[in-house]
Amino acid sequence: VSCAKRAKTPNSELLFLPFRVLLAELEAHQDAWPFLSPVKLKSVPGYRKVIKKPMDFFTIKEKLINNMYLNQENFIIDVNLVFDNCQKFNEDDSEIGQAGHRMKRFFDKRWTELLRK
Ligand SMILES: Cc1ncccc1N[C@@H](C)c1ccc2c(c1)OCCO2
Repeated sequence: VSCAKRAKTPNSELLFLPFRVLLAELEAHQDAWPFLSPVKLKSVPGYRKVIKKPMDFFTIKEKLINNMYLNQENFIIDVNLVFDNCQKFNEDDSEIGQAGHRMKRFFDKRWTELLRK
């Protein structure tokens, strides 16, 4: 007897729609370039040692698509991890450091707008 394939609960799709929209905006941002894909640990000396939990927008999108975020908190934690790692490894006045600060300001603004609605 084949059991009916459990349809993905629509509300979970709906619930996470704002995150997908917000993530798409982050990826489209002109300052997103350092954060679009995982840092290649072999090509950035010291990164593996200094940054305990690497994170990037592509990985977050994968987790979102695979329903690995059970609540809003875990999504926010990963997005903030991208920016915290950036501030930890890069000087504030470096190209990447500046991009990280601008991206964080953009995210914080959009996130509060999303929540306030
Ligand atoms: C976010 C981040 N923090 C610290 C180091 C790197 C990165 N990003 C990688 C993708 C990256 C960004 C820019 C690069 C690069 C790699 O390697 C070659 C030169 O330019």
